[in-house]
Amino acid sequence: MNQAIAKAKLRRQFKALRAQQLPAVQDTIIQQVVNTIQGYLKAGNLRGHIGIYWPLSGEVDLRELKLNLKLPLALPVSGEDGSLSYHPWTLTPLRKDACMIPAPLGEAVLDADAIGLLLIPALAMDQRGIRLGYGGGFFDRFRSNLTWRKVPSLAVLPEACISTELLPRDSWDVPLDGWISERGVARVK
Ligand SMILES: Nc1nc2c(c(=O)[nH]1)N(C=O)[C@@H](CNc1ccc(C(=O)N[C@@H](CCC(=O)O)C(=O)O)cc1)CN2
Ligand SMILES: Nc1ncnc2c1ncn2[C@@H]1O[C@H](COP(=O)(O)OP(=O)(O)OP(=O)(O)O)[C@@H](O)[C@H]1O
Repeated sequence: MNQAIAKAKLRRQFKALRAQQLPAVQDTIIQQVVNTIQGYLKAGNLRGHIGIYWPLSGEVDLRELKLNLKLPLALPVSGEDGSLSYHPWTLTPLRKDACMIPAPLGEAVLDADAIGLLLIPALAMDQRGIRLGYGGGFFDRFRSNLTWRKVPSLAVLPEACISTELLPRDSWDVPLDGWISERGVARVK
C-alpha cells in the first residue's frame, strides 16, 4: 500500500513537471525520435509498423510522423478488461477505445512480428527502464507477454522526467528498453 501511495505522489509530481517542460522541448524530442527511427532504418533493424499513441495532454505529440515518415504506423486500443492491442493507423476514422482515446477500432490486430518499434508515453522513467504511467497497468499487462517484450520499446518524454532516483518497482513492472528525450536516445544496459 505504501508503494501505491508513493507511486501516486510521484505521478502527480512528474505530471506537473512534464506539462511544464513539454512546450520548450517537444519539437526537439520529435526530431530525436526521427533520428532514432532513421538509425534503426540504416541498421536494417526496422520492419513493419511503428507503434505510436494518440497524445493526451502533456504527452509528446508524435502524430506528425504520419505525414513526415513514409512508414506504416500503429495505434494502441485499450479494452475494458485492461488489455492493449495495436492496430494499423489508416485513413479509417478513429473511434474511442475503453479509455476514451481515439483508436483504430475497426482495423485488424497486429501481431508482435508486424511491429518493429514501440514508442510509449510515460510520466517518468528511471535508469533501469522502470516506467511510471497513469496507473492503469496497460503497458505492464501488455508487456507481460514474452513475445511483446521482444519488440524494442522506448518511452518518449522530456529529460527532466528521467528520475535521478530509482522509481518504486512492483512485481508486475516490466522495464522498457530505453527512452528518447530532447537529448536523444538512451538504452538501458
Ligand atoms: N496517449 C496514451 N494512450 C494510452 C495510454 C497513455 O498513457 N497515453 N495508456 C497507458 O496506460 C493506455 C490508456 N490508459 C490510461 C489510463 C488512465 C488514464 C487517466 O487516468 N487519465 C487521466 C487524465 C489524462 C490527461 O491528463 O489528459 C484522467 O482520466 O484523469 C488515461 C489513459 C493506453 N493508451
Ligand atoms: N501483468 C499484469 N497482470 C495483471 N495486472 C497487472 C499487470 N501489470 C500491472 N497490473 C495492474 O495494473 C495496475 C497499475 O500498475 P502500475 O501502478 O504499475 O501502473 P503504470 O505502469 O504506472 O500505468 P500504465 O501502464 O497504465 O501507464 C496495478 O494495480 C497492477 O495490479
